[in-house]
Amino acid sequence: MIEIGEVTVPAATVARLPYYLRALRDLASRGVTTTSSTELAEASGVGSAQLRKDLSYLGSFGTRGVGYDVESLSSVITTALGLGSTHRLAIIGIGNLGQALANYSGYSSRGFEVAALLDVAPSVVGTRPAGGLVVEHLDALEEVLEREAVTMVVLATPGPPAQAVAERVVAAGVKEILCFAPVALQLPDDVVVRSVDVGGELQILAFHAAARAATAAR
Ligand SMILES: NC(=O)c1ccc[n+]([C@@H]2O[C@H](COP(=O)([O-])OP(=O)(O)OC[C@H]3O[C@@H](n4cnc5c(N)ncnc54)[C@H](O)[C@@H]3O)[C@@H](O)[C@H]2O)c1
Repeated sequence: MIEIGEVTVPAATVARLPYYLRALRDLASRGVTTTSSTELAEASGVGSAQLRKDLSYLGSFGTRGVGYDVESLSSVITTALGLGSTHRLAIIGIGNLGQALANYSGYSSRGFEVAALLDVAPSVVGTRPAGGLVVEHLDALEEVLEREAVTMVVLATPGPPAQAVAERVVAAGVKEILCFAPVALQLPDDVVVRSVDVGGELQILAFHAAARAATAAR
């Protein structure tokens, strides 16, 4: 369970809130002002009972027979997710993945701004992979995080240096880390790490494919 202001919300619900928000913003961009739980659930890729249960943790919304007001529900979820102000990100490790992440154009519409890029390779430090920011050396990590008021770090280094880099990030006061490196970071309990394991996700798909093939062969 995760505390959001006065309310306590299951972690699985928090993980679905960005999908509801994306669907609501999509509806708003198409001029839709009210939506039903069925429509919003479908656009978010969840069941409508699940959606109603998730939203019930944030308060009571929706009018029977009318549905949800798109703008006010967006605003409630935006606040719950702490997206009222822009989060400033540092990306560490500007290789193939780090460059792709630095070039991603979808941050600002979702409340994020890339404020710093860091690496150790002489061939990368000093370059401008995203056309704007210059990659700085990891030696200056603490100074850069403070100067740029960074609140979240995206770790895209290879696995071996990731733990040591993450420990420096945490010691510098940043407690939210998105980790692409294939390692289980060992960090204090108050640090929140979200790991993106593309290989692991593909292995889960492979498991389902194998299960489907086994069922078909029966
Ligand atoms: N490329 C992908 O599609 C992909 C997908 C999922 C996960 N990953 C993972 O993401 C990470 C990066 O992958 P990649 O393909 O970009 O690798 P890459 O080798 O292209 O880039 C890694 C970068 O990290 C830098 N680096 C190394 N040590 C560092 C340190 N101590 N501090 C800061 N920077 C450091 C390197 O100089 C390099 O620029 C890896 O852990 C990889 O397993 C990659």
